[in-house]
Amino acid sequence: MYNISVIGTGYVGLSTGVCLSDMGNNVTCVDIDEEKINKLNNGQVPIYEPGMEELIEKNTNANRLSFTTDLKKAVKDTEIIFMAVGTPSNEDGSADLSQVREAAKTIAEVMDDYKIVITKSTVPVGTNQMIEGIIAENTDQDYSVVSSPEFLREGSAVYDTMNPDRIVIGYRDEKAGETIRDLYKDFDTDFVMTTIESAEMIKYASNAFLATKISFINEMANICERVGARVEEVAKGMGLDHRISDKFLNAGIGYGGSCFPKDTKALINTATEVDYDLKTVKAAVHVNEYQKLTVVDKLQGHLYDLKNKNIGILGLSFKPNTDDMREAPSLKIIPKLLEGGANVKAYDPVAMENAREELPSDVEYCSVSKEVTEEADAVVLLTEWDEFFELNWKEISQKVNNKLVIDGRNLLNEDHLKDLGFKYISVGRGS
Ligand SMILES: NC(=O)C1=CN([C@@H]2O[C@H](COP(=O)(O)OP(=O)(O)OC[C@H]3O[C@@H](n4cnc5c(N)ncnc54)[C@H](O)[C@@H]3O)[C@@H](O)[C@H]2O)C=CC1
Ligand SMILES: O=C(O)[C@H]1O[C@H](OP(=O)(O)OP(=O)(O)OC[C@H]2O[C@@H](n3ccc(=O)[nH]c3=O)[C@H](O)[C@@H]2O)[C@H](O)[C@@H](O)[C@@H]1O
Repeated sequence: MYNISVIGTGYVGLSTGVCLSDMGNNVTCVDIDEEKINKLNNGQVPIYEPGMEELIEKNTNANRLSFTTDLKKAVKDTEIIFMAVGTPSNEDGSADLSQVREAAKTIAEVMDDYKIVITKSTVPVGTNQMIEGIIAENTDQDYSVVSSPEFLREGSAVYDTMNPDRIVIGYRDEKAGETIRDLYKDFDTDFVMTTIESAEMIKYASNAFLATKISFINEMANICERVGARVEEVAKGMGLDHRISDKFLNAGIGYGGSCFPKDTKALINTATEVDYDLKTVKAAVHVNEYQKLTVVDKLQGHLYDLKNKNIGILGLSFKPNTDDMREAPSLKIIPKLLEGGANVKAYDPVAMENAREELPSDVEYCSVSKEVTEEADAVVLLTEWDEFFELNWKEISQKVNNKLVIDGRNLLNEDHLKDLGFKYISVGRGS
């Protein structure tokens, strides 16, 4: 059992803190955002993550988990300090490390003893060395810096934290590396004990590879549409080869979220800094931007003119089971529809509140999903929430103006919709 503090209570910090407390450690989670901490202290979870609320309740009741804005109090008496602050993109695509620098300085200023500072934030190679420097400048205490990047996915953050495919531990100080290895001793998974620089690089290489895999299958889908093949069958046939694997081969309208877009750009930036032209990842980013707008092209192809057309949008978040709108394809697609003169009605089970802050004010939000389909000239599915599969499409078919469905995620039952007389357009299914 360890005494731990976690700096930053976003998706990663909160999941890390909550899961480490559930493993029996004493954990204090810290954030500079008072509203977040107040919510957490009142048992509310500031993000939508299945299973999180129950674990917070269980572990706060067991007095193993607490939340505070007082970093000094949190760091005192803890031997391990996790850093899980944000690393968003700068204008030029490089990683904005201001939160990391600030957190490292504050940690150093309040250190009262030897500490292990472990970086969970996704940071470019060289950042942990920079953290070591910042801490050295601001304290006389001994410390070790460890890099342990995070691989959880939003929407399954608790499950992924508890069941990681691997735990990467980058260290210089052997004892600190072993302590973090011991912290995770109950995990039945592979451990990668490596250098700090390799650990930093593993995270970017993994995200860039996954993003490239998605862009690759999306391009195969675009070809399939033109040559009369079906992308899911192609993906299945490819995926049976263990070297390829069937994971992350779902064609659609491109990747979004807080990480693939920013981490691919940050890796391209790192490469540029060392005079290397990272062609594969650049191509993946380029294809992804194109892929989002294929929905608009398909709509225009079938409606000819978007002006005064009623478009019903199902799903706004960048993927299901999250309210996260960061880099969601809907943020690119909906403004294009509005620019074309369309009337847009939208529904998402959990992301509408966040969407309102990001989308133009002329989007009309509906309280139930079937409402977006009423008098629609086209229904467009952007996020594959289960509840859209379960919609009563027979009833919907009687209320739409025009039986056209564009399924950007290949979620719906093609045969059923076609039997009901819909023109059903999906991704990568040529005829
Ligand atoms: N969201 C995800 O699924 C994953 C994110 N990551 C990486 O983890 C890092 C964190 O990501 P998220 O949790 O999504 O970020 P987030 O933006 O949701 O949360 C970061 C939190 O840190 C807090 N913070 C900033 N400076 C602080 C300071 N000086 N002291 C205390 N709190 C401070 C902010 O108020 C915010 O609540 C990023 O580097 C990201 O790339 C890695 C794997 C998965
Ligand atoms: O660094 C991060 O933040 C995280 O980024 C992703 O996690 P996340 O962004 O939460 O979500 P994913 O499930 O990976 O989906 C990302 C995007 O790719 C899209 N996607 C995913 C898979 C697929 O086959 N096709 C596809 O279009 C999704 O719709 C979504 O927009 C990675 O999967 C995590 O391992 C990583 O820790």
